[in-house]
Amino acid sequence: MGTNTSQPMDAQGEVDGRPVTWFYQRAEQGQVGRLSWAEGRVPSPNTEWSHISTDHIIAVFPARSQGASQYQVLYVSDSDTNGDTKASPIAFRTLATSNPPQQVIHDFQPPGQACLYTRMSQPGPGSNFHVIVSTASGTGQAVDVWKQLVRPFLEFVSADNVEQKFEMHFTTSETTISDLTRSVFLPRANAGVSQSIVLLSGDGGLVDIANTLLSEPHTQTYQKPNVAILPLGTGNAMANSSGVTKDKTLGASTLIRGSPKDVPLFRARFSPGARLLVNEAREERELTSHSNSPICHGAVVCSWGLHAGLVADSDTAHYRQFGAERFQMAAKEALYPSDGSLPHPYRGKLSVLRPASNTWQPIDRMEHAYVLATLVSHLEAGFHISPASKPLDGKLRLLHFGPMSGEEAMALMTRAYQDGKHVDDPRVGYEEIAGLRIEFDEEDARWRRVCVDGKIIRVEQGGWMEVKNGAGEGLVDLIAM
Ligand SMILES: Nc1ncnc2c1ncn2[C@@H]1O[C@H](COP(=O)(O)OP(=O)(O)OP(=O)(O)O)[C@@H](O)[C@H]1O
Repeated sequence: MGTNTSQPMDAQGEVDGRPVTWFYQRAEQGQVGRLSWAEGRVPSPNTEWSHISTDHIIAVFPARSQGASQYQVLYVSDSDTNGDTKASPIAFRTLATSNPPQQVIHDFQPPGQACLYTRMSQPGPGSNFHVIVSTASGTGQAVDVWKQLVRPFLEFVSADNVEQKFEMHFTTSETTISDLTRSVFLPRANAGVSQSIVLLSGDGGLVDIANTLLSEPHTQTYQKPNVAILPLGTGNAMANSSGVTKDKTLGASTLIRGSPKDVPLFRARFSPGARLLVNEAREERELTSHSNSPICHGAVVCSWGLHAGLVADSDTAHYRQFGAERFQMAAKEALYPSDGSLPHPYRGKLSVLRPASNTWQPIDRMEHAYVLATLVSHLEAGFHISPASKPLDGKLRLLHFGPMSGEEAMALMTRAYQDGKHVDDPRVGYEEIAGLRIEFDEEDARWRRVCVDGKIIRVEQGGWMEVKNGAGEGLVDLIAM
């Protein structure tokens, strides 16, 4: 316990019925705090203290049907994965306490109206509570995280058998989440049923739900579902940008203590020949069509150039096993082509629609290296792509720069890991926009691939793409703190 033992003790209480002395150090100014306890009432300098770091605490709950001073501390412990990339890095734990420090209760007790507990007990026809385990997201940890963390946690909170309380869904293909949304979530939302979805996946799961909810008209009774995301993908941009990954509980603390917030979306519209690439780009699929244009919606990012290229090239089973490192591996290949040439200059006309303007204004450059519009601040942990973006602020921001050498581009984008310093570089354009239009001028199909939230869409020769912000209002909520 070090110097802390000399500070005043916070309280005396019990752990598992044994008398203990508590000490609570709050998290402050980016420093992790600790809940500590020592056996007995009178700790000495030699007393051994046990600790739970505040970033491992999910919540502090009044114990059911026991005295007013009884609380359960729900927390996670780190697991030894032995290098198994599919193993959960944490496991669910509880600590039965009596009279814990008031400040811990204040900091970690779920708020009355907004918490998971209230959402679970909402009345309504049929089951309205779903858990989706996306088995192929990220490095494939979702199944074990379900077993080690989410299942015991939900069992504890609901005091019920999970299968009876929740509708469980394990993905078996890349269309499982869209199919489920079409057959279950959308009809129920249209029938006015409020639905809570716990999603163990990357950004893709949320985007599949949002796009499918938008694929058919809504009734007047439409009730927007809410989604709590447990970040088990590769980039987890949505979770990293909305505060879900601030602690080490893999989204469990947000699930129980967060409240619903509208997910902002943009809409991308394409020239008629645009197709979605699937199955490691071996197959093409039609996108949803609206007024004869293929469209899709995104909550995270729409890009062309280096970013889209590296997402596309690294979306293979081989690369996926490397987790987020796959982006950097593919980036190296794009920036330093094996034939020794410079990175590809992407040819096309860019125009932007600025907020409160009705006129598209061209960007004065026909060749580009990086063109990226985003609604979020982080594309992956530490990669601070848009430092001006605030959680779920609904502002679309454009970042772009022209061709440069591999070394220069690498040095520039590495500064995104230094708290977003890349945007201070005079070669980088960075501004809030209402829309972005690209008219592609590339012969080779490889350079006409764009990325919308991790999905890759290839536009036909001479084709175009137009992105407009502000498509998500009233559609779906994300649980955030
Ligand atoms: N059992 C499965 N078989 C095939 N595809 C699957 C299966 N389960 C999920 N998928 C697909 O795998 C992809 C996973 O995307 P998701 O965004 O969740 O993770 P990610 O791409 O690793 O992370 P991120 O988008 O955060 O970088 C989705 O396209 C999803 O539809």
